[in-house]
Amino acid sequence: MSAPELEVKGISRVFPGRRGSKPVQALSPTDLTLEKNDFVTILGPSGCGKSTLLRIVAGLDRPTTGAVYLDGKEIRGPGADRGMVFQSYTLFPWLTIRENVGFGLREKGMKASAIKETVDLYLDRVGLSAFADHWPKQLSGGMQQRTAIARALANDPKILLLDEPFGALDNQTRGLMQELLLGIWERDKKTVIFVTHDIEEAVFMASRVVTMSARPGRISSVTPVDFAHPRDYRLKADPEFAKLRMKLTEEIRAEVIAAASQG
Ligand SMILES: Nc1ncnc2c1ncn2[C@@H]1O[C@H](COP(=O)(O)OP(=O)(O)OP(=O)(O)O)[C@@H](O)[C@H]1O
Repeated sequence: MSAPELEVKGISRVFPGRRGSKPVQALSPTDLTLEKNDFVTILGPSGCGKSTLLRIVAGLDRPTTGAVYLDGKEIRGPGADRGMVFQSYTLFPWLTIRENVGFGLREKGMKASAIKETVDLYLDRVGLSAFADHWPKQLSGGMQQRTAIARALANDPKILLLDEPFGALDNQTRGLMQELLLGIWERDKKTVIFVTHDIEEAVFMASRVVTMSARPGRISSVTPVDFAHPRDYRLKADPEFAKLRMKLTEEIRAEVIAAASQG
């Protein structure tokens, strides 16, 4: 077995209480290991610490205990080796689509000709070559998220971290976006952590689905998803797919009920 690419070791997070209120334990000590090219989706009830976990891996937050290692090196802050895509559209409104995708490359000091080549490649991957010179506000939500994915991939991160990236999209667009991202992963490979509330999406995309318990969250199960690649929307009608979806629905349902009873 190859060495793990990402190791989450015993990380927990307690947020201090504000104005006399009690501190919030957002995450119980949590371990997670990802091999190179793993595609892990994370499911769990609202408030169980999924975003907190992802933000710590991204280096946007620090754990109260434990540490995260990328290729054996402790993560202490954000870095170009991790690309992040959020649910809300985070493009720079004053930059064109091309400039948004090339932003990180310019920051790195890459030559203009190399930036153009890389940006053209990723705009093509996400089907937005014809919109390179548009402004973000001229694009639909789905197109803006495709730009955000291209921007994250253009930096060639070791790990792609996605926090409910398709959560604000309508169902049809969401399904197409799932296939688009999975197609890119099948072709280029990448290590991915993808947080979602959508059980079908979690099963469709993943090599492994991780579920988290109600707050304070911890990992409650890891389910391998062995359906062959390339996958397309027809997989969602497969009886084995339905079985896995039902198993996870029952698990998450129990956690949501537990979370609701905590108030
Ligand atoms: N900066 C913060 N200060 C105080 N509490 C916080 C902070 N960030 C998150 N929390 C709390 O920590 C818990 C976990 O939050 P987190 O956003 O990680 O959950 P989540 O599983 O991603 O939720 P959702 O699915 O609703 O997005 C929540 O109770 C939240 O209110």
